[in-house]
Amino acid sequence: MTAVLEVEALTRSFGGLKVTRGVNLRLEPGERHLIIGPNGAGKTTLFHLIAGDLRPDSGSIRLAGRDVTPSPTAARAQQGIARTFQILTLFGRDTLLHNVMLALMGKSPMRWRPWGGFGGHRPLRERALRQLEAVGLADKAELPLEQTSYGEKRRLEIAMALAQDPLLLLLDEPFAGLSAEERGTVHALLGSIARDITVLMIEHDMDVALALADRITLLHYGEVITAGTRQQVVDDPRTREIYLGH
Ligand SMILES: Nc1ncnc2c1ncn2[C@@H]1O[C@H](COP(=O)(O)OP(=O)(O)OP(=O)(O)O)[C@@H](O)[C@H]1O
Repeated sequence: MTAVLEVEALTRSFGGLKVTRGVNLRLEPGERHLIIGPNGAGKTTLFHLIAGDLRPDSGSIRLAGRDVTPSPTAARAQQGIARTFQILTLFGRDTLLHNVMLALMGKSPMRWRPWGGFGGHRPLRERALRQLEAVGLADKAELPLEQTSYGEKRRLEIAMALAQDPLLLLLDEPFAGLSAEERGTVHALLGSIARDITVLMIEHDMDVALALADRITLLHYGEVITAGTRQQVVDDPRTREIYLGH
């Protein structure tokens, strides 16, 4: 089977600091893969390299069999890589519905016509509503974003990434900053993502993230220390030593 993501011998330095050292990663279709590692391990840098925000010094990245190493971020997004939007870039005064419609437009052939407003975009509106429904926010569709809670914003970010109908969804710490209750909601939401979407997630909160992961990669100083099934990585003494601290 063709892997959805194949990262081979990826390296990246900042000045003299080697932040990504020969990283290999392979995600099968539908896999939920968790990246763990202490602060500064190079997790976010790896995401930037996969999404195209950073260029590797060497190595390659294949998406569904296609080499995307030279492709810029926008081209990779078109080919199926979605990241959760940084909420700060969203439109706070605009409604949740319009924010999702904008995310849908990012991938639709329809051009954004500011003078036309959203009026003529009924199919788009309906698709956006369905995305909001899928993350339990349909009843808040007409609320301005700034009137929603932190947990709701996180769910909106996920809805916007899913709206792009990705092959591969990159989630950078989806549980960060959430209350216990909100973590439960986001956990259920991530658990309900269709298996035709492959998920790569960075997460510090092992308690919530572990249950979602099929496979785990442990990074330390930019290197893959161990990788395998959830059980293999959790049982690996190196994981305890490096990550769990005992
Ligand atoms: N643009 C940059 N310029 C210089 N150094 C950088 C840059 N980006 C990251 N680094 C360094 O690379 C190392 C890895 O950073 P990265 O953010 O990828 O780690 P991380 O595993 O995501 O850490 P955290 O869990 O703290 O978010 C750190 O030492 C960081 O200071």
